[in-house]
Amino acid sequence: MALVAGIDSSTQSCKVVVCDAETGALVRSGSAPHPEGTEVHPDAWWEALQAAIAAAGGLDDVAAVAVGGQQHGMVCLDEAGEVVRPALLWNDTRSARAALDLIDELGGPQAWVDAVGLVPVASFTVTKLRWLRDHEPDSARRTAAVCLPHDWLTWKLAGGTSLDTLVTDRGDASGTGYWSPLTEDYRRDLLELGLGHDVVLPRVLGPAESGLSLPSGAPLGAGTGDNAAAALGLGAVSGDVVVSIGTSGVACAVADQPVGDVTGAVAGFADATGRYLPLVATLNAARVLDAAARMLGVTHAELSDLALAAPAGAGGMALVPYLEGERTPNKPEATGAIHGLRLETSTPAYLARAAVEGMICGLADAVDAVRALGTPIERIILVGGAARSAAVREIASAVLGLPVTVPEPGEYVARGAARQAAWVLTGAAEPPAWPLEGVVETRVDPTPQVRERYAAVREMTAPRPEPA
Ligand SMILES: Nc1ncnc2c1ncn2[C@@H]1O[C@H](COP(=O)(O)OP(=O)(O)O)[C@@H](O)[C@H]1O
Ligand SMILES: O=C(CO)[C@@H](O)[C@H](O)COP(=O)(O)O
Repeated sequence: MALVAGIDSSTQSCKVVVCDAETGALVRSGSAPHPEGTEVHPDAWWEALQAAIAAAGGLDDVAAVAVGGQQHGMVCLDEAGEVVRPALLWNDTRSARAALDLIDELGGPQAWVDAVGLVPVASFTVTKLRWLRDHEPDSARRTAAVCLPHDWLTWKLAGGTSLDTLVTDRGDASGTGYWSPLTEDYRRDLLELGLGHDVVLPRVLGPAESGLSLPSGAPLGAGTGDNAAAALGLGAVSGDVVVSIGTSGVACAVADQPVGDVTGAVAGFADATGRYLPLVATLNAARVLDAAARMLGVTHAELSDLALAAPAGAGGMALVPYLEGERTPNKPEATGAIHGLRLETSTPAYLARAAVEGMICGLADAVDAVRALGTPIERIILVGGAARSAAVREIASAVLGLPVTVPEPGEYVARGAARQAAWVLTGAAEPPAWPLEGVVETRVDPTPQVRERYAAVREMTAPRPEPA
């Protein structure tokens, strides 16, 4: 039995799965945490990867490996291949001003959609490069190559020698803001608009191509961004919308044609199979529930029980979840809010219900934005850490008004990377068929009143206070 390994270097942790290359059956796995913060030195990802590989029993017996990772993070390397400064992550909002400048300079949102299929917001790499140019010109000048978290880890696994050997894939490249899913090529003019000068960029490999290998000789796949990897790991097809509730909240769908959304809500990314992945991402997802559990002094399991003990609509209490500012809608300076507090509903159960409903309402807006582009939605596939919560599964079905399909709890980004590695081994036109196990459907009565209440209050939030 040939084994393949898939890696998910995500915001909060690094996960490694080792699977049977033919069937996708999970053989063993391991994980290790990442540090907190929206600015992280890539060495911390490398250390966590080593620990996760060890916890997964090593990679000596695997025939191929691929790396999935959090998208958009800015990794700058100097001529010698050393990291210039800690990476700015996808959820770092300091480049919000830079995003507005870039939109203006190219001629507005439509010009960006026509060029690269997205409208810049603080998450995208090109805006972080502009921030670097404006705020740390020495670091910008020293930058000789720019890559993404998964590109850097792939390169390090291969020994990390010459900058010319950096590789990436079209899925993650499409989240930079300087690679076009329309022409399948870099827009170096946009890279230069951001950073101020041209640099080495990773070579973009095809979905089943390998450009590098482990010292053992096992080929490394191109890897991809975590959302493209999740879609591959789930075997998502047309009609499926994948909703991921991890650090980010994501709604995305596999599409045969590239999409463009001039409102900027939907990013027209590429996927990991040669197709496209229209995607909406929010900054406030599983951590809203972490915060609610912390405020109530309960575990996630207790938070779920509490939320399910209160009635739908939480007695009119509505939580706006913009705890970290927000990316979609684009409100980097917003804060969260709780509306409709009353004496009789001021209980842990009502607050827990409002937290889950508010977080899901933010994602329901994301699903609506994907739907508004004409994407068919036949089922919702729910994944990410918070899909482990029964309250999340039930309330997602109620608020979205759709049945929610949840595969057995697992690491679907890492599984997608492993499936890509298996695809590298076969070299076939399509990836190997890996059946999904333990799929459970949750279907509860729709609660449209919850979204109506949320829509009435979601604009009412206070700005972030000035730093003291
Ligand atoms: N049972 C649960 N209920 C709600 N949230 C959970 C549960 N288990 C894990 N989480 C949350 O899921 C998040 C991690 O999810 P994950 O998809 O691994 O995130 P990421 O990929 O962004 O690192 C954490 O914020 C964690 O607290
Ligand atoms: O920015 C995006 C997508 O555009 C995020 O989805 C990141 O890719 C991080 O994902 P998680 O670590 O939350 O899975």
